[in-house]
Order: sequence, then structure tokens, then C-alpha cells
Amino acid sequence: MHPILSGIHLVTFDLDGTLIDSVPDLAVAVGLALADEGLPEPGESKVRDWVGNGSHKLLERALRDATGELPASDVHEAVHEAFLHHYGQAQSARTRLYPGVREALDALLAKDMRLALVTNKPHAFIDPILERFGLARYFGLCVGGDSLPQKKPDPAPLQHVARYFGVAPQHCLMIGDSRHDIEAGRQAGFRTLAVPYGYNHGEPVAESRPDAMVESLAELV
Ligand SMILES: O=C(O)COP(=O)(O)O
Ligand SMILES: [Mg+2]
Repeated sequence: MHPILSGIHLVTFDLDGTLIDSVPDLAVAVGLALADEGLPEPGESKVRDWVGNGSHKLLERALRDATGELPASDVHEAVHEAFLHHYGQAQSARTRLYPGVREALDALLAKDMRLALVTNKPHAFIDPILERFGLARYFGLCVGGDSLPQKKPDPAPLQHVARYFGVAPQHCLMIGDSRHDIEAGRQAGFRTLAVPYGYNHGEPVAESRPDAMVESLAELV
């Protein structure tokens, strides 16, 4: 086991960019939502840099990029609704599990760790994606970006998970790909571990100074 796991009873995972490479499907849905407004599709590489603060921010960034200005709230709402519709139609057609994920989850469960998911993705999409990859059984609790009034980098979703399982923060670990995961984890008093392969607005997540980094979750176990 990786030394970061010593004394840990609860491991909380981020979803997008940590367990799954979801940008190909997110980019299609963003493109279709913008096309409904007669705007050009941004493509995967831009969308990769916009993911991380939930779906409202994702569409705000896309509209701002396409039009050069902050969207009016009615346009923002309409395009966000269109995105939810399109993403709901095909949220895992092109999405892939990262290498090492299943092995890591199996090994952690075998060590009697509690596992939870805290994503900024809307909650409605979590179950279908976990089901699609056979991952639903691993997580005792899944928190989405719209499950609570606060989302990462606010520590509240992590504090909620720790309280739910009755585990003190110093025995909890947050694993994620972005500065929002590391900041939320640090503020919640969790240990933090980052993976470098996900989405962090085009910046190295090492700059957020997580307690540890692994190239692949397989290295955890
Ligand atoms: O939906 C997002 O913006 C990011 O989702 P994540 O928190 O699972 O990385
Ligand atoms: Mg992420």
C-alpha cells in the first residue's frame, strides 16, 4: 500500500479526470448545446480546460469563449438546459475508465476502507456513469455538484462525507485531478493525493501542493 494510506479509513474520489476521461462526451454535449444557439463547437481541448467547477461554469466559459462576453442569464440557462439534455442522451459513449482504477478500488475495499465519490458534476449523471462501468457497488456515498449548496473547492462536500461515515478528517484522504479537489481536501483537514493526467485548467496540479502524487491509481496499491 502507498504510505499516504497509512491510518486512512475513508477515501474520497473525484470523478471527472480522476476515475474517468469524460471530456470526449462532455465536449460533444457542449458542442450540441452551442449549436442550438447557432454558435460554433469548441472542441475537446478547450472543453478540457473548462471542466472542474460544475456544469453551470462549464457552459458560462463556453458561451464566453464563443461570444466574447458573459452570457445573459436567460441564454446561459437555456444553453445549460440544452447541455443537460444532450449529455443525458450520451454521457458515456466515448468516456473511458483510466488505467488502474478498478484495481485500486478493489484493493481499497479489500482493506476495509470506506469509499465515497465527491464530484462537481450534476448528481443525476453519477449513477448512470457508475453503472455503465460497473463501479456503483464501490461507493457508500456519492455527492454531486448540485447535491449541497456548496461545491469543491469549498470543503463542505468533504466534511459532509466524513460526517456521514463518522470518520475524523485526519483519517480521510481526498484523491483528485484538480486544484479544487486539493483545496477542498486541505480545507476539510483531509490528506490529499493528486493524479497528473486529468483536467486542471491547463495547469500542473502539482502547483496545488498535494500531500502526494501518483501517475496512476494502480500505484496506490
Ligand atoms: O463537472 C465538473 O466540473 C468536474 O467534475 P469533477 O469534480 O468530478 O472533476
Ligand atoms: Mg476532476
